[in-house]
Amino acid sequence: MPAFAGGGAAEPPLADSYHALLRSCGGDDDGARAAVAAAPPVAECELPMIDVGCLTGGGGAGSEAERAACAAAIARAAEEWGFFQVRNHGVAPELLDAMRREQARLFRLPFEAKASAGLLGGSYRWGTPTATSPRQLSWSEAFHVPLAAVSGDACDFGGLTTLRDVTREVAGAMSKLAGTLARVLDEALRPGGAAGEQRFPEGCDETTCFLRLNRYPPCPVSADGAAFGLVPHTDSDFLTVLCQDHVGGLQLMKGAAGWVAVKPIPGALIVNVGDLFQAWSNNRYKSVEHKVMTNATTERYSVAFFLCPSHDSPIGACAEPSPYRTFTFGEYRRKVQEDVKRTGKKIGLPNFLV
Ligand SMILES: O=C(O)CCC(=O)C(=O)O
Ligand SMILES: [Fe+2]
Repeated sequence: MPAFAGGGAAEPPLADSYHALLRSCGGDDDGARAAVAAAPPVAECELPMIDVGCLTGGGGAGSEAERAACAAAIARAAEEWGFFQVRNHGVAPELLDAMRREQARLFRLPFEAKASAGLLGGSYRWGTPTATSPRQLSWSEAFHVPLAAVSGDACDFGGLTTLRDVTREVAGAMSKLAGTLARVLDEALRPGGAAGEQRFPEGCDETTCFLRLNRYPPCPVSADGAAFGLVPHTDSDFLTVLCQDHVGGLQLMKGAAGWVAVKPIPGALIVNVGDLFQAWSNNRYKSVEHKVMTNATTERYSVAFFLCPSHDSPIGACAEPSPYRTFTFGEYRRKVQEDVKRTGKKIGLPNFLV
């Protein structure tokens, strides 16, 4: 029995808190709402689908030639799309189903319980406290959980013991997958793609990464296009592994084609390159902007695993000269938070150009 069973309403007060903001179309942000609404209907795309069984052992150990072809497909997708999907990824479908169920139970806890300091390391977030215009507002709630917190015995799971076990297992399995893919992507950057001494992902381990449990409530103003589920952004990590449910809503920026919607494929996981890998690869791999659109009727869930190094890890480059100066992950995150607070928008890598 969860410690917070019974009691108040579960929904975060998005509608009440952002009522005025959603109706504001004037002021210094004229047309902001129209800017979200005016987005034309987008085409649905199928991301490159890569069977990674030969790397994860999910399809039996592949031959050397199979592994090389798989690695080449991964590197190509990271260059051309910044996004791809994987199957035979080694994260059991039953585990992902269990995660979805546990996530639904977690988000059904009363709002006060979710927002309490202790739950999941105090990692609950909702809406966008810094938003000054509709286009800066994310109509969603999330637990952005540092893995260091979930692995410790002191972590409060609100009495949801299955959630604890499932979260740890998902984090472990996604971490293994992310590590495998990151090493493959790094090897492809070496002259001739030669395997060698492991140098990546340096400084990333089970305690430095994050798991983000996302929920997108139905949005009553969705038909007006007045709010995003998650505002356009790039991820501030090396690599993200994402499991989305069947509802859909994720869109990514596909060069000149503009925004394209990612079709949910049952059982597949989505992988995307983050800012740190774009820096490490000297811009060869692309950290691509993505966003989540709201819908008026159906809640949506997703889980994202962020492959991150420790705060004091220097993010260098695979080869010199690099377009970026060396910075630490801590410095990068601080700058992102500062920019969002000051301007409502993340600037990201351009801050670190030499
Ligand atoms: O929910 C999704 O599909 C995307 C989530 C995402 O981009 C994030 O958490 O950074
Ligand atoms: Fe993201």
